[in-house]
Amino acid sequence: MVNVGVLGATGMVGQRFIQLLDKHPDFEITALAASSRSAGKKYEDATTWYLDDAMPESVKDIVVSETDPSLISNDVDILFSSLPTENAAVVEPKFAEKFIVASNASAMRMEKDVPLVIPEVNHEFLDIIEIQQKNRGWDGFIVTNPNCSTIALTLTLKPIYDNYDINRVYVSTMQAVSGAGYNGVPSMAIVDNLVPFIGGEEEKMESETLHLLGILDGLEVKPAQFGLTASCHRVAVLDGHTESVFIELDQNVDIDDIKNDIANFKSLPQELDLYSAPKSPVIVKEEDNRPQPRMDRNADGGMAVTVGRLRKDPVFDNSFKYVLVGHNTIRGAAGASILNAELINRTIL
Ligand SMILES: NC(=O)C1=CN([C@@H]2O[C@H](COP(=O)(O)OP(=O)(O)OC[C@H]3O[C@@H](n4cnc5c(N)ncnc54)[C@H](OP(=O)(O)O)[C@@H]3O)[C@@H](O)[C@H]2O)C=CC1
Ligand SMILES: N[C@@H](CC(=O)OP(=O)(O)O)C(=O)O
Repeated sequence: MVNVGVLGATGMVGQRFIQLLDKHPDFEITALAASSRSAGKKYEDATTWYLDDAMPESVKDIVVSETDPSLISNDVDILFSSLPTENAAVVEPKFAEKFIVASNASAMRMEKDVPLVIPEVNHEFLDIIEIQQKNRGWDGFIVTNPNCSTIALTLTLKPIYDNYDINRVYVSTMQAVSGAGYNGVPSMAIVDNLVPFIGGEEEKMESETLHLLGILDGLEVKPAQFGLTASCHRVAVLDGHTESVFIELDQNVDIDDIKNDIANFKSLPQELDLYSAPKSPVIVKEEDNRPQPRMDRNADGGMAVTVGRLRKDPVFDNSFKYVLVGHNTIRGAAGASILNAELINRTIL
């Protein structure tokens, strides 16, 4: 077993880490850290548990520490980070001096020597670790996963991008409240309402997606070259981000070919049969009323993205559109970091 810890363990994503790591065949939680508000308390006393499944017995008595590397035992190998971005920027590099940090925070994602990875899309970016350790003189390293909306979108774009020339992509999101954390959106702001702004989200979707679909030139990422514009909105859904996607290709499209490309998409995590890998990263639904967050967010344990309403655009040439749903705190956050760590554990450690 590999000993692992969670930084930001009491938060919304931290709780998902704990839920998904409970009974993991290769990883065992031995350390939990959060802010000074929680430090020194047993995890069950420090945490307002939000998930439907009960808090795992195995973590209840672990005493939460502050996010200081000297407080974490040297026999921990991997630290999953779900710290707020501003804390992650300061703390994650300190942990990476001696630990592997699988981070879900955005702080380090676009650093040149930090791999931003979705295992099904760009597992080869893990080669960047070598240059990170050399540049920074660290014994450990940091690997990051993308923003939650970006992960779901990019998993659906990858099989299209691999087979056709994309001219442009428009995406409009309807994002769950859990994406903003437990105290993120007041109920008075969201019940009976929609908020048409999520700070930084559009920029992250626009830059991270092209980066992920880019190529490694030496050890430098050259982003994909097509136009992508996003409009992001918060809706009164607890978990599960929905996205409406419009794509124009450089050529005429046979919508059935595209459907087959998406539905048959598989990659390294499926070949290696990694524990958290979904059988198919993207599930295609035929029903007119799918996907829906309540019905589709938990597809394959929340690790598969569901696409529906895939249809040719009747107005614009060479164009088609679809709707997707992905679980924002599983595939879009904790599950994504865990899959990265499983790939590292299998291929690097
Ligand atoms: N929610 C989502 O869908 C997604 C979230 N993310 C990212 O994951 C990270 C966590 O998000 P989320 O779980 O929603 O946030 P929460 O606010 O629910 O949790 C934040 C966690 O960080 C801890 N923390 C807060 N301040 C400090 C500090 N100064 N020092 C140390 N620890 C601190 C909190 O501890 P305490 O309880 O003690 O205050 C808590 O454990 C963020 O970077 C977010 O952007 C990424 C993708 C999706
Ligand atoms: N901003 C996302 C969640 C998030 O925290 O994203 P990021 O990991 O890029 O900071 C949402 O509100 O749904």
